[in-house]
Amino acid sequence: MTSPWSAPAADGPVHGTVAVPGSKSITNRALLLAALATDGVPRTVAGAARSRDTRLMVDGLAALGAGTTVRDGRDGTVDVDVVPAGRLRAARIDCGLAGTVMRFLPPAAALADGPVEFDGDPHARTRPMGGVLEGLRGLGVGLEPADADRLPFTVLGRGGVRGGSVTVDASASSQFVSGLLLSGARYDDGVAVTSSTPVPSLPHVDMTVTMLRLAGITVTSEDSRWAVSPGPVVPDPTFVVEPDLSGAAVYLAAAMITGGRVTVAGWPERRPAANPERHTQSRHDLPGLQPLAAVRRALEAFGAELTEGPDGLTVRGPDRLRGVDVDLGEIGELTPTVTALAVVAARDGESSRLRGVAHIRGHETDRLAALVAECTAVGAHVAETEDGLEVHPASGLTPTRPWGAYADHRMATAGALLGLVVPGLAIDDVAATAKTLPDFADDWPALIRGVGIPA
Ligand SMILES: O=C(O)C1=C[C@@H](OP(=O)(O)O)[C@@H](O)[C@H](O)C1
Ligand SMILES: C=C(OP(=O)(O)O)C(=O)O
Repeated sequence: MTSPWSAPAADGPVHGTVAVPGSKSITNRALLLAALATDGVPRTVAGAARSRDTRLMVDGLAALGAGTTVRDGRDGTVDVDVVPAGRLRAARIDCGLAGTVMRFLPPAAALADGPVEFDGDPHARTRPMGGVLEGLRGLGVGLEPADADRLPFTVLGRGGVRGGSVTVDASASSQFVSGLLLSGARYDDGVAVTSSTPVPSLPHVDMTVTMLRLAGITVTSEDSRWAVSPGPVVPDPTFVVEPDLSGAAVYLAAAMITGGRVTVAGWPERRPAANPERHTQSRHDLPGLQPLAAVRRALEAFGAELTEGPDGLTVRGPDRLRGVDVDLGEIGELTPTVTALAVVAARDGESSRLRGVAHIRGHETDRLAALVAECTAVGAHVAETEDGLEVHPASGLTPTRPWGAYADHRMATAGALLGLVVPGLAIDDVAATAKTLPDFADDWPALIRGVGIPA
């Protein structure tokens, strides 16, 4: 491991404009759908993050037989050309720590003409996989070991999947549902997935459904049941990825903590569909694929003011953050960022309660435990509840050791946020941000020191 990275402290309100890379969630869905296209025609996924999760998906799809070329795109992003795989082949796939790779590729691998071995980072081996594997077993797909519920495992591809209806427990991750749906149109009978328990992060399932429909696939959804009809997979020739809202939220939070003003350029990014004749609506008329309304509610609860305009998405921080009581169940991945905001509010005597995120114990690390440990180490009062965190008033924050990132990009960025008001805070592994924000270690100090990032 490299030496700890000194997080810059803010000596006044942070003002600036930032460009964030494309959403990894949209990127990895678009890449998979391009690789599964049934017409053999190459596609381009444009504006993708030049990040580890993108690279892992590209490499996984290449191993399964897709043609992939990664080219430099706009604003530090990459454009990926994908030649559909046609018949998928036996492969070994490194999932790294990417939930989208470990949950989205096994259902595709079931179509392969041979065994597909999956493994990942040491911590990936502890991430829940049960719902996807239970679903595949229910669809008649063989696994090794037969009762696998974690990485590593092998999907015994037999060149096709009959498909049908399955009921899974998706309480640990919405990605179980998304993963089964994304490849479902290539199964003989399609797939219908029912979750026996409430599904977290539902906007990500909505993102899956919308992107499947944009690829010409028929999907129905009702309560906790989603059904994908068998049929051609025909995504647009070029899919432009929206800027990553969860990454953007970190930069917006810098303005909130310091009473400044930050704009995320290029938001929202809506492009007309390249083949509008297939769509009843062009993408231009569609709302964004990411849950802006939920993110907005969470940030506004602290007293921030958000506006969308031609320049992008702008936040203006209040003079002083309010405490919040918020359900983050739809946007669990924002919990580290929201916790950092709550800890800053707590310096002014404000308490906060973050609810609905029991499932983030299965994210890149157990985020509830990690946030309690790291916030406590700087002198904050943060306690774990059954489904979230409570943050109680505490002032005089000071670092006692480097902030632990736990190989988790969002733990690293939460540490950087607290570093704005905790001088001397260092992060033990800022390189963890490469998962989604590869330029964070350069872009963050540039924003905080007022240099700004070219939009
Ligand atoms: O499908 C996706 O792209 C994601 C779904 C969510 O997962 P969970 O449902 O496991 O929270 C989210 O937190 C993750 O960052 C990305
Ligand atoms: C939970 C996250 O990622 P993953 O896609 O690996 O689940 C995240 O990015 O916060």
